[in-house]
Amino acid sequence: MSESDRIFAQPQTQVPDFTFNEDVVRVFPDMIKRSVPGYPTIVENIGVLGARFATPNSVLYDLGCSLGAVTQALRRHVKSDGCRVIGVDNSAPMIERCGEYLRAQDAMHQELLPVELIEADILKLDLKPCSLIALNFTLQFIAPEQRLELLTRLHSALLPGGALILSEKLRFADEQEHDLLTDLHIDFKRANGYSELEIAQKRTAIENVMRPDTLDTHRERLLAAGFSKVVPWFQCLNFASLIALP
Ligand SMILES: C[S@@+](CC[C@H](N)C(=O)[O-])C[C@H]1O[C@@H](n2cnc3c(N)ncnc32)[C@H](O)[C@@H]1O
Ligand SMILES: O=C(O)C(=O)C[C@]1(C(=O)O)C=C[C@@H](O)C=C1
Repeated sequence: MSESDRIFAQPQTQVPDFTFNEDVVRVFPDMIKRSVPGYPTIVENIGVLGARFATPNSVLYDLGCSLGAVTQALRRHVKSDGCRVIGVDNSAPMIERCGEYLRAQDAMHQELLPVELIEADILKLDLKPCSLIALNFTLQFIAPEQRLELLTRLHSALLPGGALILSEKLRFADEQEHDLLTDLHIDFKRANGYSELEIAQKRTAIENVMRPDTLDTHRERLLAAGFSKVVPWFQCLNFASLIALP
């Protein structure tokens, strides 16, 4: 169903800001797998983490669900009675294609959790009490000045015993560490077949719309939002995932 990512393969006179439009949707599974080291491991294990934190009869949120990779993992792994997954994204083409992928999943598996998709801005979403919230590479696209307020609202919606899973590209305060991990990430992209031009144009496209924070900034902001504990559970190069407990 998905094509290979050639979006930045041709030279562009002016590289526009990156958006999750139809062109990106068509190649997204290939793009994210070749761009984010550890992505398949993170997605599969969010399903495993979900199974631990989900409480019976609760909602599990996948915020910025894109094509529903995390939603699918949660539907397969979580066995608690009465749970359902709500996937939310503000890109209409993402939500439309996500629905097609989920119907294909329904046709292949039995006993999956029920799922609902909502096309909405997560900053304006009316949140139900929930036992799991996944923000898998979504917070980095939210304006930095809106991140604390969003996380504070997410914390308020979480039920006791639940968790927020936050995956992000990281920046590093130490310049040498930052440069080494950035270079290794570029090596990862080269090893996955991206050309120097593709890598450079993608960097230009995302630099104004995707703003990574340091691990310390994430930790401090999560604690300021009300979370009691922040546990990093995965890092590959400059990409990491954290468990935040309410
Ligand atoms: C890198 S993708 C997330 C990948 C996805 N979670 C996965 O695991 O495959 C970021 C997604 O967040 C969505 N997004 C960005 N800002 C948003 C907002 N304010 N409200 C809802 N969705 C948003 C984008 O449309 C995009 O689909
Ligand atoms: O940092 C980069 O160079 C990326 O390509 C990362 C990233 C992400 O982390 O979401 C950016 C946009 C696409 O959604 C896929 C990957």
